[in-house]
Amino acid sequence: MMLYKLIPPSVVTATIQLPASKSISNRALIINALGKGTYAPENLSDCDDTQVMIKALTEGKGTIDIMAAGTAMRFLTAYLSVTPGERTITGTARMQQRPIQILVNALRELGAEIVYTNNEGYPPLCIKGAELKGNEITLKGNVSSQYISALLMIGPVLKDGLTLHLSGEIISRPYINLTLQLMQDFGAKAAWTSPSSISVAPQLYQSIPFKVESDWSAASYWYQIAALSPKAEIELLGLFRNSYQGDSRGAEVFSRLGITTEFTSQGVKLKKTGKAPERLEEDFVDIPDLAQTFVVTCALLNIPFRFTGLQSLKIKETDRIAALRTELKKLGYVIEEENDSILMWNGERCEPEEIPVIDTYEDHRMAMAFAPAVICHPNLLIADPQVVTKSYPGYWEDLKQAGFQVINEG
Ligand SMILES: O=C(O)C1=C[C@@H](OP(=O)(O)O)[C@@H](O)[C@H](O)C1
Ligand SMILES: C=C(OP(=O)(O)O)C(=O)O
Repeated sequence: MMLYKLIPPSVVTATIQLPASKSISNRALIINALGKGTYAPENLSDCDDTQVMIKALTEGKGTIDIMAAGTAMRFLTAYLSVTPGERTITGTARMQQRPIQILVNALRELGAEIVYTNNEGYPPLCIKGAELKGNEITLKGNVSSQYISALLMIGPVLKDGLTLHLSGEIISRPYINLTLQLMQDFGAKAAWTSPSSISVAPQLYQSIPFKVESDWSAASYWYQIAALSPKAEIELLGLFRNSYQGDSRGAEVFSRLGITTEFTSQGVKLKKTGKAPERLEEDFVDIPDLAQTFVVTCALLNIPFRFTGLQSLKIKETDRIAALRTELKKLGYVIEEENDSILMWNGERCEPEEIPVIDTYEDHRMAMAFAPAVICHPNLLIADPQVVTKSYPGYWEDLKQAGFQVINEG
C-alpha cells in the first residue's frame, strides 16, 4: 500500500491550473459522438474518467472497461443502446455494485436490448444497439441524475424525440441542467416543461468549437486549503463567474467560512477574511460532490454543522457517509448520521490516533478532502493517494507547487 506524508508550508502561495471538468468533458464527448462532429471538444480533462470515455468511443472494442467512472457507465449505456453493434460494458468491483436498473428499465421501455451479464440491476451489461421507439417515459429522479442525463443526451437522435417525467425528489438537478445547457449549445432543443418534466425534440446535433471549463469540484480543495491555512494566497485558473457547473456554488458556501472569491480575467483569487460562523447548515442535494470538502473543513475549523441532502453519497465511489465518519474519528471528531442522508456534528471529540492513516476507499474525493487536513493534523498519512487520478491526476504535483512537501512513505 502506498502512503503519503505531507508537510504544509507556513504560507500557501500558488497559481494553480486546475484540471478540466470531467462532467463537461464526458458530456461533450457523448454529444460529439452522437452528432458525428467535425470539431473535437478542446481542453478535455486528462483524468481517468474522461480517458476511459475517449477510449470507449474511439477503440471500437467488444468489451469496454470504464473502471470507476459513473458518468461513463451511465452515459455509454444510453449511447450504446442507439449505436449499431453489440458490446459489453463493465467496470471496477465497486462499479458492479452501483445501481443502474432505473436507467436500464427506461431504455428497455424505449426498446433497447440490454442484458445483465452478472447481477440483475448492476453492471456489467451486454448492449445491442437498436433503433429506439416510444418517446414518453416516467422514471425516478431521486437516485442518480446521471440516468436522466444519459437519456436526455440520446433524445435528439430518437425519431420522435423524448419526454421524461421524473418522480420523487429530484437530486443533483444542476447536473441535469448542465446536460441541457450542453445539448442546447450543440443545437438541440431540450428544456424543462414543468418542475419535473423535460422534453427533447428530434433534431441533429450541430458540431461547434467547444472548450471545457476548469473543474469547480476540484477547486473546492483549494478553498479548503485557504480556509485551513493561517495564511494563503491562491489563484485558480480557468474558472468563470457564470459557470455551467453547479459546484460553482461552493464559492458562496466558502464565503460563509471566511473565504471570498475575486473573479479575474483568468480565473479566481481566494481571499481570507478570517470570519467564521458559529455553525453551518447546508443542503447538499444540488452539490453532492462538495460534501466531503465541507464536512472535513468544518470539523477541523471547529464549526458544528448539519448537512442535509446527502442521500446519494452511499452509492458513489464508496459509501461516503460511512467513510467520512470512520476517517474523521481517527482525527478525533465524532460525526453523527441520520436517515442515510444527513451528517451532523455538535462539536463532540474523541481521542485522535497518534499517526492516523486515512483510508481512501478507491474514492478520489476522500484523498483530496483529507490531504488539506494535514494543516491541522501534521501526523496524518494518506493511503493509496493515486486514487486522485479519477478526476484530478495533477493534485499531488499541484500541492507541491503550492509549497507542500509530499513524501512517499512506501
Ligand atoms: O452528471 C454528472 O456529471 C455527475 C452527477 C452527480 O452524480 P449523481 O447524479 O449520481 O448524484 C455527481 O455526483 C457526479 O460526480 C457527476
Ligand atoms: C460521484 C462521482 O463520480 P461518478 O458518479 O461519475 O463516478 C464523483 O466524482 O464524486
